[in-house]
Amino acid sequence: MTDVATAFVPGHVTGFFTTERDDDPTKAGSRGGGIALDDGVEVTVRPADETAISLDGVDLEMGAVERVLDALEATATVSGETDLPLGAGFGVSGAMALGTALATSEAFDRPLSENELVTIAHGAEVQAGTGLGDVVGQARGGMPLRLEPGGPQHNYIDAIPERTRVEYYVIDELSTEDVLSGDTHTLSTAGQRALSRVVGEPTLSSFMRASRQFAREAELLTPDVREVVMDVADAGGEASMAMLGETVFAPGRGLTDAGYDAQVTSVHPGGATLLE
Ligand SMILES: Nc1ncnc2c1ncn2[C@@H]1O[C@H](COP(=O)(O)OP(=O)(O)OP(=O)(O)O)[C@@H](O)[C@H]1O
Ligand SMILES: CC(C)(CO)[C@@H](O)C(=O)[O-]
Repeated sequence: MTDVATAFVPGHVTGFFTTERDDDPTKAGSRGGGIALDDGVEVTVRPADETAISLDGVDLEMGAVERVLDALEATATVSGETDLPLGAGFGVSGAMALGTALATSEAFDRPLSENELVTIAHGAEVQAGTGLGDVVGQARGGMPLRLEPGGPQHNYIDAIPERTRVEYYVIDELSTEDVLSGDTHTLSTAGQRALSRVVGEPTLSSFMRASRQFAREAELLTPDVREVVMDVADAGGEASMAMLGETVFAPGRGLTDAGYDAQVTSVHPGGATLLE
């Protein structure tokens, strides 16, 4: 047994999504499109007498991580380090769950494959109610298009073959649990429409257009996000809302050109990995 193991998981912003329910959490999830980001979470797992979870040194509860540890029969401290904010649409809980699965398998010598570990993290995130598609997007990297929902045994993922600098500007948090536990029919219809459009034209620019239309049609666009998105458009750029946060993301220099003090990252081309 290694004493300690660390995994890196990219952040993931979703532009549009559907919700697909199923009693089996490895089949439940979402269809949709997103961007994996170089800004991600480094998750370190250390065997311990009691389980404790922290993010940037602050202790917190995170249902998805607890479920992963239970599934792997591990008691450990899980510490995440990240530049990303929690609850703002970057899939931090998915990253913590997936990083915990990868690092726990290493630290506790669990004989499981990558797909099996992704399945455990995806199922844990779905059951915790904090995400539907972040984990499988983070396992793939790039600009994933999730054509079928669920974990790796059931889903079908393609991707937009582009890389770019990405800027983001966080206004506030939005609770993923609150949105997902409400009526998601309108949202899913809009998500399916957006996905079909981007499958027909798998480019960054069609992804941005479809994301904006989705945010409007799904009635998720907040007035503050709308204002920033319009400022970026006025400055000649493109932006949309990161699901599910009160956060704006833009490829290239969209937010900077519109005068916002934005964070800068890039499309992360690869998926989550163990670090040596
Ligand atoms: N101070 C906190 N603020 C927000 N969430 C917290 C906090 N402390 C613990 N949590 C837990 O962290 C998780 C946050 O999940 P949530 O899905 O909202 O955000 P996320 O994964 O960062 O982004 P996304 O919106 O992309 O899913 C939840 O399980 C929540 O209970
Ligand atoms: C539901 C969601 C938008 C939460 O971040 C994400 O998990 C997704 O795209 O399924």
